[in-house]
Amino acid sequence: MRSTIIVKIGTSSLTQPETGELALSTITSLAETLCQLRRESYNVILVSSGAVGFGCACLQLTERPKSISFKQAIASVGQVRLMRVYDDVFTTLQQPIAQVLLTRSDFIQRSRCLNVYNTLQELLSLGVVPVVNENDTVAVDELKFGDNDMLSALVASLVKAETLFLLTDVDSLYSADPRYVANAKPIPLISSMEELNALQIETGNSSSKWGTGGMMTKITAARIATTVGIRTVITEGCNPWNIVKILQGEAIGTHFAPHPEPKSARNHWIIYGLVPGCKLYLDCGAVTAITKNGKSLLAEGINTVEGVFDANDSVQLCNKYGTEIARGLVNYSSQELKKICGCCSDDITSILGYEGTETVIHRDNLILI
Ligand SMILES: Nc1ncnc2c1ncn2[C@@H]1O[C@H](COP(=O)(O)OP(=O)(O)O)[C@@H](O)[C@H]1O
Ligand SMILES: N[C@@H](CCC(=O)OP(=O)(O)O)C(=O)O
Repeated sequence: MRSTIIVKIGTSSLTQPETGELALSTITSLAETLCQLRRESYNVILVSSGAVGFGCACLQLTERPKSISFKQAIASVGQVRLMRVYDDVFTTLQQPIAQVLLTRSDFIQRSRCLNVYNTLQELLSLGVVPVVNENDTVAVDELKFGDNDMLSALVASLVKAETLFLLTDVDSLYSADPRYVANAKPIPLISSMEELNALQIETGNSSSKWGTGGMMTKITAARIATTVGIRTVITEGCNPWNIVKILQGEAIGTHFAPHPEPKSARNHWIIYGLVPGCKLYLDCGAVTAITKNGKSLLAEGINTVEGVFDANDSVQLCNKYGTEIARGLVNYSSQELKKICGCCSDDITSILGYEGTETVIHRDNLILI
């Protein structure tokens, strides 16, 4: 069976730093590299940013737009151009491609997530290279990825990729931002997340002129991917042939080793398919029952319900200080939970007027953080 490689390329690598015009030689070289990987029997998914950057170049805008609606409009202009360029280059190389635009919601609802999985699998078995981007034009603010690093990690987890490559405008992760810290040191290998924490890497808030998120979002993506056993590599986008060399064992860029005991895809989804902002605040008894005694969460242990969610959504569980202790799949919607929180399980039927389940989150659907 073919292994799957995910390659994410950022705006900073697809555009000229000063003008924002497209970096055609990088795009061509990237396409040649991905075709080579296909010949070497890999499945390949490209996660490409650039819609906003290309849209700005099309409309001769010299600054990245700030307001959401403006950015969404610009992205719809740029996405067409981006795909036209990819289609021209890949078609010349006789490699069919597909456009797949995703939103955060596609990963939150398990049924949609499975649809995305099935479509990607069909495309890969047809020998197509899917080109994935966030569907910027429809994504609402509170449900946005905002950056494609996170999107690429979730796609990699979904298809159980072998390696995730994050291509950017620096050749590796450094101890601090090399654009501002002259003696910043490159980091070739991160063996575990504990090691990463100990290194105390400085990322600041800085990204390149056209990029979003900077190194922080790439580290988060690496955390997500390595948790499910996917090796992650940060390397420079202007030299895509390095991907082939890295797969042949050369030590180029920063390698994040996969976790030796990866989480199952379902547990991973409970953690990362979460609806942002939906929280249950628990009393001390419930916190102890869950964290120390491995129990399910009952309605009587919930003090407060925050956010709007449906039954089967993934929510955060917090102690009374607001610290997250676990995540899990709820058996009730937020509307129902607001009526039954703090109540004894025996009273649920009379309060709701229909029979509900005894547990709010069953222990099998609960992951401690
Ligand atoms: N510790 C660090 N090591 C390397 N680069 C860093 C670090 N901290 C911040 N950066 C910045 O991150 C930028 C890359 O992020 P970004 O602009 O979002 O790229 P992309 O468009 O590829 O996603 C680099 O240009 C660099 O200045
Ligand atoms: N969906 C956006 C991606 C924004 C983004 O993540 O940019 P980058 O940090 O350059 O990868 C776009 O296509 O412009």
